[in-house]
Amino acid sequence: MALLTVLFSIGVFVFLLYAFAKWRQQYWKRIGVPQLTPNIIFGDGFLLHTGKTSIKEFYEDLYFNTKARGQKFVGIYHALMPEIVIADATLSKRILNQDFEYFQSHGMFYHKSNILTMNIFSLEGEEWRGRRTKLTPMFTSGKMKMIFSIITNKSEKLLEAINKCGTNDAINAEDLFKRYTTEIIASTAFGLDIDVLNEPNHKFREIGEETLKPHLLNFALERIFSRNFLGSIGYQAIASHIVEYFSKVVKDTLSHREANGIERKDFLQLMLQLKHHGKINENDRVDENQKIKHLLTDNDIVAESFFMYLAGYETSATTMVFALHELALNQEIQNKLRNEITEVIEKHGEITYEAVMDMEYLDKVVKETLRKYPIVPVLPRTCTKDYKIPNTNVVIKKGTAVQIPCIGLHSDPEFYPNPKIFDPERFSVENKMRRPDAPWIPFGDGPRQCLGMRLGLLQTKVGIITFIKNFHIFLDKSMTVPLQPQKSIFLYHPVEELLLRIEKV
Ligand code: HEM
Repeated sequence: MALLTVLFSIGVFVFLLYAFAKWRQQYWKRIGVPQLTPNIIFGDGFLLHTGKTSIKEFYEDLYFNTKARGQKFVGIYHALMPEIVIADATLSKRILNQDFEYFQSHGMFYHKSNILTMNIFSLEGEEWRGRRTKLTPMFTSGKMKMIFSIITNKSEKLLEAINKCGTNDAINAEDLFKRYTTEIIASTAFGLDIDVLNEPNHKFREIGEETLKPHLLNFALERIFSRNFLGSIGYQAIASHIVEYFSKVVKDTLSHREANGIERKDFLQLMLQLKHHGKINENDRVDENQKIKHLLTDNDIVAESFFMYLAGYETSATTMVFALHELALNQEIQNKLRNEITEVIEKHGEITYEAVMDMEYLDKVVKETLRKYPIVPVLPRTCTKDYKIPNTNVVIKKGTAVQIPCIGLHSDPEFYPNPKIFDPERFSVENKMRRPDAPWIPFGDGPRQCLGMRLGLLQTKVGIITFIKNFHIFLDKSMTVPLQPQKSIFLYHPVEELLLRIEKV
């Protein structure tokens, strides 16, 4: 009898759970949003969450299938969690720009008990606005000129490392690029001059790579529970040894500089100014009369240095990988680019900031690379205020996750004919004028647009110049064409590392 009661209770529990899941997975239908046929356990994300498809393919397919049905958006579920995916350029633009006040959040977990999570990307509302206002002056073109010598210094080391590899064997360009960008970010954001280009297993790099590994369980927990609840029960989004390592690195450097009055031309120095004076003025000197109340704390600086590393090293390294892959496949484009690089450097006498800015064809090559391969293939937003989708009766409720598939918009033939073809001339002045509405959003758009775009573009361009100026590059025979996207990660990244054959120019 007791056994029967237990079995009956389990049966009732399972039935209720099933009924709840079914009801929950009808949410979009109930509010008039087209939806798919979700799986009771995984929702619509079965292929994504089981690592059978990449994030790039998942959102690209959603974009094109929705558009093919004549719809502008579709409601999906990750298990029981609803998310709306936008498949329309005009609506995407509105959400990112004009109607930003309804979509101010990236929907990331942050809590003051997890200091590394208190970074600009995750913060919301007034906290985010205040941080963004303070950090924005760190990324002006003037500041890029200030740190340019660090970038060229690292590019010289990159060249030495390529030369060391020699021309007999295939070289792993991806690994070299990751080491190059790690050195740049370590130097500019942490004040650390580490030698990752010669010492690949440096602890800074190992810990950084560990941080970037996706943790699906964390992702699920952060989607299901509120951040205040998770924070209050001591949830740690990032392992404690990672937090300790980065905190120590930054705080040691800060106190060394403060104690010895050391000043250096880097982001850490600019954040020190924000710590003491709350403001960076146009000449990088502190304007004593304009002190503002909320100064950056040491913990804020740790969080921002850490985020610059997360945001800045792999994104740029992967952009260089995609660019060199295309340049190796398209020898005509490669030669044209090399001619431009040689001519412009001759004109300026050496690689200067101004010389890089003068390289118009290089700019087109990088733009086309990021069009075809947006490293962040889908832009996340969370609705922060109920939003009625224009010309419909659909209301997106506060708290709902919204995704803008940049990858779909960038590969849509309506905006970019023959989207699979790599053609830098899409970004010539005339062609841009011919299609003013074509979306190009690899750095996002609107008030939340990537703050480090100038730095990302600069280190990418200098990395490409270093290779193309000095070497003819070819794909190693072992490489698969076209590149296949890696699964089970949040970024668009190729499965295979880029192996190149090189010949000195
Ligand atoms: C090619 C390289 C890069 C790419 C493709 C890239 C892409 C992006 C994207 C797509 C976003 C989200 C934008 C949105 O939601 O609308 C973002 C945000 C951000 N990125 Fe980058 N990024 C790159 C390099 C960098 C670098 C080098 C830094 C700084 C060191 C950086 C700092 C940031 C910051 C601070 C944000 C958050 C902005 C905010 O929420 O207010 N990024 N990036």
